[in-house]
Amino acid sequence: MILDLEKVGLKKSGKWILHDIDWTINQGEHWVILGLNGAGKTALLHMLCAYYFPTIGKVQVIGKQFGQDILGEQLRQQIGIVSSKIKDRMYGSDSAYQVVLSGGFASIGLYEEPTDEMRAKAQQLLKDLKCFHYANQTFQTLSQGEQQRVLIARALMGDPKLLILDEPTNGLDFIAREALLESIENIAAKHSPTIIYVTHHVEEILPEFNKTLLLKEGTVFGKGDSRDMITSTRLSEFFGISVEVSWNGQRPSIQKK
Ligand SMILES: Nc1ncnc2c1ncn2[C@@H]1O[C@H](COP(=O)(O)OP(=O)(O)OP(=O)(O)O)[C@@H](O)[C@H]1O
Repeated sequence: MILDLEKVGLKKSGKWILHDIDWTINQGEHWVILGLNGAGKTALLHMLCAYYFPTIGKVQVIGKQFGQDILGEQLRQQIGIVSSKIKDRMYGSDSAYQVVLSGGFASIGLYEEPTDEMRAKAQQLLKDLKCFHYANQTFQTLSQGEQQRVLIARALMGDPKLLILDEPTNGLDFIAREALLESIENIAAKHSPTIIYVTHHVEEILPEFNKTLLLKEGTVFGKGDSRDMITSTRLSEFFGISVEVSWNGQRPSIQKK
């Protein structure tokens, strides 16, 4: 089991921002978390990475139970995360290659001498993510789409058991978004971490994301097979407006009725 949350609640500043969350992720599943602004997605991710502790309930991530086993840094080394916060923490003057290598040490910046094996791995990941041709360019000069690719390669350097992609297509144009989604599909096929993909956009649910968690107002509105979650009836109720969902081919699309 990769993740197990039992009756989890989180209170901040006197307010319950997550409540009554039951959620299990098994090996081999890839999940989407779908939720509107303020649904609690970021709070939930912070909890999975042990930045927040649950106020009530039990959280188990990659075999570690919060409060019992060793936590924090050790857990985070097994989780690859790509988010806007991580992006902002990178050193802009580091090259794409250095940024990827730093993932091997789970550090921001490169302070140790990488081994030959790490260099070979970083180069392969740069190729897998189609960023090899700008490997020597500084991070700050890369486009948003290029930066996201580099950050995904960085996250994979530590062979994470869990890869969290928090709204990775934010700020990307349609072409860059589709290209990035194609790379994410390849990761799901070639590398083997469990992926949690957080988004506001139904259209980004790739066929590999076979499971969906619908998060609303800090609690689970629905969870299960994506095909069962992403339907006109369920999402109309979820969003509180009438919507029409169609599954053309392998991916859904949505429009207001
Ligand atoms: N430390 C905190 N103290 C008080 N309230 C908080 C704290 N962190 C988050 N919240 C509140 O909890 C709710 C959920 O916030 P969160 O950032 O998790 O939402 P989100 O689903 O990630 O939204 P978005 O899609 O806009 O990023 C919001 O109403 C937010 O104001």
